[in-house]
Amino acid sequence: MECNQPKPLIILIGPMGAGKTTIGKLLAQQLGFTFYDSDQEIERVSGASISWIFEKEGEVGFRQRETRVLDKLTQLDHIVLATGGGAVTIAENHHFLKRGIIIYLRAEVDIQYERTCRDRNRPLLQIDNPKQKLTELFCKRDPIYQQLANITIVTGHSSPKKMVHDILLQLQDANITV
Ligand SMILES: Nc1ncnc2c1ncn2[C@@H]1O[C@H](COP(=O)(O)OP(=O)(O)OP(=O)(O)O)[C@@H](O)[C@H]1O
Ligand SMILES: O=C(O)C1=C[C@@H](O)[C@@H](O)[C@H](O)C1
Ligand SMILES: [Mg+2]
Repeated sequence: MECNQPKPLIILIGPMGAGKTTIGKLLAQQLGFTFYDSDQEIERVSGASISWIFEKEGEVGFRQRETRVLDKLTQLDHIVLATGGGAVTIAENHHFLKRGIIIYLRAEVDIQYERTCRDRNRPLLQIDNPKQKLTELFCKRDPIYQQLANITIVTGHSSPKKMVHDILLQLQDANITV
């Protein structure tokens, strides 16, 4: 018998500052799932910060570490997994992400900028014009996020709590049971 029911694994994708970590924690709490963040897991298993990895190994080294972590974490269930903003740029990762229900947290560049401009822990934004970089990344990645997502939630000025509520409603509307 074929089973179309996806396993209880929720995967959040979207750009830096979309709120994947913030919303992911709340959503996991609400569902009684365990929360994971691929960026935090990379730091934990490497024993090094993302900035350090980028500095020593470049983005290529970071992406290799990210792929290994995504393969491992997407084999779990009853978890909410917040992924790094660039996880979708590696084709091999798509196969891993599709093990779960993919939710795209979509945010306009101005909102991304507002939420990231004070942090120093996003190496790709440690440049003279981070807003231009966010725009470039959005143009390249938005079509990929959209293509992979089972549902898309726009994150504007709604509170994290309201966003979690909207996610649960949209899952229900799409007949996706978790
Ligand atoms: N809905 C929201 N309303 C207000 N502030 C928010 C919202 N979502 C996130 N934030 C704030 O924006 C900042 C960035 O959010 P967060 O770290 O969750 O984004 P992210 O998608 O995980 O980014 P990254 O890909 O860089 O890890 C945090 O300071 C967080 O408190
Ligand atoms: O958008 C990106 O490519 C990144 C986003 C962050 O979550 C980290 O994964 C890292 O800083 C790279
Ligand atoms: Mg995050």
